[in-house]
Amino acid sequence: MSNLRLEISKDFAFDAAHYFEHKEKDHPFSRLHGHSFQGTVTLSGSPAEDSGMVKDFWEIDSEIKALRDRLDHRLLNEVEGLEHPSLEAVALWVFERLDAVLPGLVSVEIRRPSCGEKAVIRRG
Ligand SMILES: Nc1nc2c(c(=O)[nH]1)N=C([C@H](O)[C@H](O)COP(=O)(O)OP(=O)(O)OP(=O)(O)O)CN2
Ligand SMILES: [Zn+2]
Repeated sequence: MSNLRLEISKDFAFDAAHYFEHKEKDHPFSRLHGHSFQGTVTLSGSPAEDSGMVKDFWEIDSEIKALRDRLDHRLLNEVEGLEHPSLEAVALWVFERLDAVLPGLVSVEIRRPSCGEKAVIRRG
């Protein structure tokens, strides 16, 4: 059993607008537009003896909700730390903030399903 690794994941979703300043003026990506985003937060650890849980999903969810409120129905360019709001930047932004409050965090994945795109930040 010692070479096994247990991971638990929680999904979330948000809708947000953004634009890219680095694109030329008439490029579609430089114009304000929106996407539906999905995310997955993954923690690794051992289940506690008294609960059988690595971490209560309810507690994970409350940390995710606090961050989600800062992204959902926002203009991402106005969010501190997301001045260049690529999928990669959003994944890193979420990882850095959850890492401070969720011990055992191993990865954050942010997806844009309508485009078939995702960015994953993994520890290690
Ligand atoms: N490496 C990256 N490349 C691009 C990113 C990114 O975040 N990382 N982002 C974009 C733009 O956000 C662009 O809007 C994506 O557009 P597109 O793939 O054309 O998808 P739609 O606009 O059609 O998406 P809908 O959500 O279905 O409207 C480009 N490159
Ligand atoms: Zn976009």
